Amino acid sequence: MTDLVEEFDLLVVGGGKAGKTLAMDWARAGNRVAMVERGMIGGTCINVACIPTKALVTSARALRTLRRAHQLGLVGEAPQADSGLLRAHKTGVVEGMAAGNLKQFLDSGMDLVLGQARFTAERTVEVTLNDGGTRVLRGAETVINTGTRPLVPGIPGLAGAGALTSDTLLELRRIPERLTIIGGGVVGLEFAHMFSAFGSSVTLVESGPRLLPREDEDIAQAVTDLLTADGVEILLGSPVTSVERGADGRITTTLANGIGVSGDDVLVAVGRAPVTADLGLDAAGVKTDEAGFVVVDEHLATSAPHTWAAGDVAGSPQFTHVSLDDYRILKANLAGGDRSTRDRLIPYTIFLTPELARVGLTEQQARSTGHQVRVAKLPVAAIPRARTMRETEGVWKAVVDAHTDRILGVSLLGPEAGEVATIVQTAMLADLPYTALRDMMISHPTMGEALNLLFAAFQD
Ligand SMILES: Cc1cc2nc3c(=O)[nH]c(=O)nc-3n(C[C@H](O)[C@H](O)[C@H](O)COP(=O)(O)OP(=O)(O)OC[C@H]3O[C@@H](n4cnc5c(N)ncnc54)[C@H](O)[C@@H]3O)c2cc1C
Ligand SMILES: NC(=O)c1ccc[n+]([C@@H]2O[C@H](COP(=O)([O-])OP(=O)(O)OC[C@H]3O[C@@H](n4cnc5c(N)ncnc54)[C@H](O)[C@@H]3O)[C@@H](O)[C@H]2O)c1
Repeated sequence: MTDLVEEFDLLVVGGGKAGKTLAMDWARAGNRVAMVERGMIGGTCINVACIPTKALVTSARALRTLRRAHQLGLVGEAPQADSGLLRAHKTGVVEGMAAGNLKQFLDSGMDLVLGQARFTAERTVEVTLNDGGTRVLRGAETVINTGTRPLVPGIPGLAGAGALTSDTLLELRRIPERLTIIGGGVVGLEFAHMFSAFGSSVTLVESGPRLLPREDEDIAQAVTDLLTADGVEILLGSPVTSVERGADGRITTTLANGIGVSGDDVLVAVGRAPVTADLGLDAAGVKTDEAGFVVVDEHLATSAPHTWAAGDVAGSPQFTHVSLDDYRILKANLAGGDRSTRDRLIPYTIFLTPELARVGLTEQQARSTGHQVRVAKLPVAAIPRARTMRETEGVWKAVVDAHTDRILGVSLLGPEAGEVATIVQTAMLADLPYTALRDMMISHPTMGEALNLLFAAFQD
């Protein structure tokens, strides 16, 4: 027997950041809303990405601080990382947030449908319910927000060797003695620094000629130096050609240049693939690109009428705050507005210790897009607050338009960099000249205060 089609004002397929926020909004406003989620209440970020990793970064940072306790006038036995306790800490944070999300979903009045969705026609999905059975749902408006998953490339031997992904490493029951990480992107760097603090001997293999190609060379070098000083071995410029687990259980990762790296575990962190393969998008009239990401226009509309996509799956930059901004765009456009994804000022923070935060253009990007620039640089060691914390590693860099005095971008490597970058982002959005931050009275001694120093430290 064919299931009855249930009609909704809004159907959200995949409960990621954009989709769940929109679903709650529309449901609270009295609309009929269905959100289909196959398992992760709250989405990727809360369950297997931002939140668990940042919970563990907190532990890694605490360990690093405690290891230099003597500098801070403290003595006593040094704590060690314990895999069981780390997992309990991480799981506690995740479960607390997922439970909070579930309550909000139910309180909003949405129909939360737990199961795997597959499109069978335009704006129509069949859901294989986790509890058994099926439902067929149709939305007058439909949003696809199914996210991404770790990409596992076809490197010979990789799958057979039991390589870990960011999802599975978070569930590991022991701290690897020797951890090989394939990929020197954001995931690779965050895990490398975290596990080196936990006591793993980490080797990071990156096929590109340097880490962080999106950053200026001097900033990428500062990050490389930071990791190297903390014992992470970094091998650049040669792709992995094969991975093999030996009889002794050790895994050898072989590079094109012949170097072999031996480890107990291998983390593959070479990017993320869209979750679209089993979604039946053809039946929905929704086009995807070669890699499988949903093709959207600047309004986040797909090729099918009244069908939208948001977050990672729509090819948006892969950050939770971008998915949240996609929600804002969808909310406006579904109400008849005309909001676009063009020219968004997108910040991000890479949670190393200390962290690297960026907003706006790098020096290289500013110059290559025709700006005449002035560049200011400040060593973190010159910042009073950093000295009181004895956390003096890092460098701050600002790029300003020489004609307009407007801030084009900052790259901040240092403690609390993510928070300080938000101040700069606010000034950029308000179109303030850099002198506003240079001359503003700021509490002493805070990290933010050093914006006075940074914007007085031009090199020309
Ligand atoms: C290790 C790691 C750390 C990260 N750290 C950060 C960070 O610190 N800050 C940051 O901004 N970003 C971070 N990110 C990126 C961030 O996690 C993603 O950009 C963000 O989660 C994308 O959200 P989304 O809205 O696209 O959807 P997602 O959160 O990916 O949600 C998609 C949902 O759809 C569900 N789904 C998929 N297919 C179906 C289906 N057929 N039927 C039903 N449900 C389905 C999934 O179960 C999932 O819950 C990190 C990523 C990783 C991998
Ligand atoms: N703090 C944060 O906001 C945060 C944290 C983690 C992840 N993320 C998001 O998740 C996304 C995915 O992260 P990611 O690190 O998986 O991908 P990525 O695209 O950032 O980096 C992948 C890296 O792997 C390298 N690589 C590819 N194939 C390789 C091979 N065969 N051998 C060796 N190196 C290879 C690439 O050159 C690249 O440097 C990020 O782009 C980011 O948007 C954000």
